[in-house]
Amino acid sequence: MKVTVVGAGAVGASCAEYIAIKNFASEVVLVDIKEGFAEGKAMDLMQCANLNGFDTKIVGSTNDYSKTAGSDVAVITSGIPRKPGMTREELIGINAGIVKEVAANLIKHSPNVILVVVSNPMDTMAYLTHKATGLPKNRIIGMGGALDSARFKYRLSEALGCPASDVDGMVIAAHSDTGMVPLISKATRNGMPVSNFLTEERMQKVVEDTKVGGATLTGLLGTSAWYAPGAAVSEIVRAIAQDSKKMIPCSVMLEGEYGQNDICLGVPCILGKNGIEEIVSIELSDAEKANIEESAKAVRNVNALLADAIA
Ligand SMILES: NC(=O)c1ccc[n+]([C@@H]2O[C@H](COP(=O)([O-])OP(=O)(O)OC[C@H]3O[C@@H](n4cnc5c(N)ncnc54)[C@H](O)[C@@H]3O)[C@@H](O)[C@H]2O)c1
Ligand SMILES: O=C(O)C[C@H](O)C(=O)O
Repeated sequence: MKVTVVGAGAVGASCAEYIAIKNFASEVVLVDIKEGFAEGKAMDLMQCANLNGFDTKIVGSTNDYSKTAGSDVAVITSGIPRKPGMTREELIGINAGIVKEVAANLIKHSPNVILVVVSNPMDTMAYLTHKATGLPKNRIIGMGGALDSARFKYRLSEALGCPASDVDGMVIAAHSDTGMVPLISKATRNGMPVSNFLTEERMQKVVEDTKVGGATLTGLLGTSAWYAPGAAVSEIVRAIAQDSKKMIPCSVMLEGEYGQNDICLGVPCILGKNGIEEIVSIELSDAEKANIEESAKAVRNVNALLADAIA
């Protein structure tokens, strides 16, 4: 499998590193607009091959998309990250133009590519990618839920005092500070509801800490996070490469699912060689349904700002 990662910054490089270390791709092409930057990152990563025991070839390119030709999957991380105190939504003005141009370049050289959209505000960037490219919905995957769910499991393991491998849980809806819906009612520790172990108050704290996971890290780091985002992308790409049929929440164009239309929002998806192979419908409480509705409303308000980019 050939994978392109556009944007060789913090998230793009982390993503390339995890894909290489997991050793399922034959080639990763890193692309960046900054002269020599992607080539430098690729060379540095390739010097880890012997140390970390991977055979994936990593090459860099300064905005030359001919090197990306024939990619099976392309990850879009190009664009600016937020700074402390900002929301992801504030990035739309700069990132919309970048994402639109990058998606067009990718498709020109790899007409069958599956796109994984990472740049923020991610749900709106995935929506823009649909409108701008017209690709079928199985080939545009917004990455947010995979990361938010990993953060949810981290917060659950912290509250339970157990390893993250003991817990399971999922976050759906928007990848935003207020719009995430961590499904605490369905979270488990080795198959048992976490409510067996945690008070209502502690569970609510897990939910709130999860929702501001990205903002918390941005406050600490001065820019947004990259290790877990890179790892989360690599899991999506691996599920496609290995046709694993793994269920991962992804932001996908909805056509009636979860009561929503004409919006990209995080929902549980089965991933395989065709990208999004199925949207899984799950039973939700009235409160969870109301939260999804609120979340969708906020994403629609941001999508409305795309008028120029879509025209
Ligand atoms: N969806 C998620 O879960 C998630 C997680 C983390 C970060 N993000 C988002 O990912 C984006 C990247 O974050 P980062 O921390 O890697 O930022 P970064 O600044 O470290 O890297 C971004 C890179 O994109 C490059 N770039 C800009 N315009 C380009 C273009 N037209 N073509 C090619 N490359 C271009 C820049 O030169 C830079 O190297 C941000 O928008 C951030 O908000 C999303
Ligand atoms: O928080 C951000 O702005 C980056 C990313 O969406 C994240 O959740 O880490």
